[in-house]
Amino acid sequence: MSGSRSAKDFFRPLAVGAPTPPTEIPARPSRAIHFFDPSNPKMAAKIPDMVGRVDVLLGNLEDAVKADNKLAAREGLVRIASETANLGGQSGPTQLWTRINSLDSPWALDDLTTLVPAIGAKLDVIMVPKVQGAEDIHYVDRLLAQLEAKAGLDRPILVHAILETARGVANVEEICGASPRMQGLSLGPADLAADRRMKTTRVGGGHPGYLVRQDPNPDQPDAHRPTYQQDLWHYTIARMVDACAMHGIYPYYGPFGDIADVTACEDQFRNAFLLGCVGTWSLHPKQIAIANQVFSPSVEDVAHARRVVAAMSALGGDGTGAVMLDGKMEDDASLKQCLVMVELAEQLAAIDPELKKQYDAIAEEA
Ligand SMILES: CC(=O)SCCNC(=O)CCNC(=O)[C@H](O)C(C)(C)COP(=O)(O)OP(=O)(O)OC[C@H]1O[C@@H](n2cnc3c(N)ncnc32)[C@H](O)[C@@H]1OP(=O)(O)O
Ligand SMILES: CC(=O)C(=O)O
Ligand SMILES: [Mg+2]
Repeated sequence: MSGSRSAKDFFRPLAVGAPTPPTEIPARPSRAIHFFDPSNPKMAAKIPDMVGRVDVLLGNLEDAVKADNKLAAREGLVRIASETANLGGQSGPTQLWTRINSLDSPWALDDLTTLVPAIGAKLDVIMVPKVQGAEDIHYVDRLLAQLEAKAGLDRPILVHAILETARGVANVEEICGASPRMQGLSLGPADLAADRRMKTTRVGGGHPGYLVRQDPNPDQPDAHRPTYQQDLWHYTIARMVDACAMHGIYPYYGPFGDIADVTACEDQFRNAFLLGCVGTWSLHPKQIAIANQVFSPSVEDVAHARRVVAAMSALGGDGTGAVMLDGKMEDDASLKQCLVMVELAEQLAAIDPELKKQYDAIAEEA
């Protein structure tokens, strides 16, 4: 919770007439946050068909949109949100997010003052880039409350921060707790690498030079010594996951820029999924299927988790005790792990009929 607001004020609206901030952030499926440039006619034309096939569509206004196109992107997003059925709002199958320009840019203020009155009822989450500390979230929080009150909105728009500066990483816990609107965090590996003066030129993913080498064999000092590539982003993702879990919000991997390398993309996404992330970004239509597959628990994992839940229920149903299953000990703690898997599978099955079929088929076999 922010140090500057007392506990009794934390969940009060920040402007007279603004909707009450949420006390809990709903776990809405968001395996892929698919980025598109609303000023690009070819991309914009593909958006209506993507509704229902991707969990989140995000109209990007920041980096990757040319300065000359900033206004067209903002206006394009208003038009797409207004004209596209079943996109955004509480009940749609696909959430609508935007990434506004950074708060020190000439565009951020107009992004917010245009989007909230025009499409505030459809916008689920506003992603704020280059967040440095709680002060950035406080600024957006108050401004959103004023704009929501003026627009007569009855639902608060949530806020998502990109972690892409060293100061942002150092302040990650206070950023997550800066406002009840905070929905989650994404990793911004490109800007973060530049800000840290890391010596990489890639947008996310690993690097062949970041490795450990097997010790020499004293009997064969000249023998080949295998190397093992390490994950440059492990430390930052792990910090994000803990900070988000502590505040009841959601961590995401970010962009994987090597669009052609679908194998490494899948690996990087899977590392993030295993560590606790709920989703990732998709920059190109072909990354949507990778994200959907990786961030949905496998049918084998769900089947095993259900067996553990059933075995522990048979023990008395209060979650205590221990059982042996396939030679392995299961107890309260592994039951909780399995419940994470089963609950996620249920949430995803509710919005993804193909996945539901697969999870149901394995339940019938058991
Ligand atoms: C570090 C960061 O900040 S990351 C976040 C910011 N970056 C982004 O948002 C990038 C978004 N993605 C893109 O700009 C593009 O996908 C690029 C530039 C990477 C590649 O674009 P292209 O060279 O056009 O890719 P490609 O030729 O494979 O595209 C195939 C089709 O999919 C369309 N397409 C490509 N990306 C997208 C997208 N993100 N959403 C919708 N449609 C898309 C193309 O317009 C093209 O359409 P067409 O068949 O009608 O011609
Ligand atoms: C995600 C992003 O904005 C970055 O990597 O810089
Ligand atoms: Mg960035």
